Amino acid sequence: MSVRDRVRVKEVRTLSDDWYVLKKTTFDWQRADGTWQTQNRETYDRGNAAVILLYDPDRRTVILVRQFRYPAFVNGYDDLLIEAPAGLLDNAEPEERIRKETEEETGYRVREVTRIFDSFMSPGSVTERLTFFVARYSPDDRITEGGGVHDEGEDIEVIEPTIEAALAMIADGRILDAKTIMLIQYAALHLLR
Ligand SMILES: Nc1nc2c(ncn2[C@@H]2O[C@H](COP(=O)(O)OP(=O)(O)O[C@H]3O[C@H](CO)[C@@H](O)[C@H](O)[C@@H]3O)[C@@H](O)[C@H]2O)c(=O)[nH]1
Ligand SMILES: [Mg+2]
Repeated sequence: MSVRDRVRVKEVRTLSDDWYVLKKTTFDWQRADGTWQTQNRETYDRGNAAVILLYDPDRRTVILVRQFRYPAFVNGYDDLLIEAPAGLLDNAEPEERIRKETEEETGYRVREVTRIFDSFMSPGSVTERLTFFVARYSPDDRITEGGGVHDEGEDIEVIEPTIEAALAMIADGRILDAKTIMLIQYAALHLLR
């Protein structure tokens, strides 16, 4: 049986439709014991996204970005957030988007990429499905300074820690973005052992 047979959507209300879309949905869910139960759930839809870890096997380094994230700040985080370069798909294909986004944010031209997995990052309320990539890079691949798109408010700094330094930054709390932690751990397990 597909899950579709256990959900009956009764009402969808748009609560906010400004930059992204927040909806409130009332549906009936058929529980494991066969009974139906009415539930309400809010969903925040900002589309899907892609993220990448560039790694240099010769120097054992990775490329990360630092930027101001208001949602983290308003939740008490008083520093720039360290992340792997990422961007929303805007209905494009994940590989096409991550190439463009990485060049914009970091200045590195992306070579051949490997898609490693997808993940829902906050499935209780956010619809976003994130596609993860890794790719090798070398210092010669840097073609601009990067920094993001000024007119969109992006003000992005590029850092290049070794894998050991990046793992230490997770351990001591300097890196606390989920997608970034997943990618650094993947690199430590599979790419830069
Ligand atoms: N005006 C305005 N601009 C916004 C708003 N929200 C986001 N933006 C702008 O929209 C752009 C989105 O940038 P992307 O690089 O495409 O996306 P991202 O925010 O980096 O997304 C990545 O990080 C998120 C947070 O970790 C992830 O959720 C997402 O999956 C992805 O990895 C940025 O220029 C950002 O400033 C808003 O409410 N108003
Ligand atoms: Mg981004």
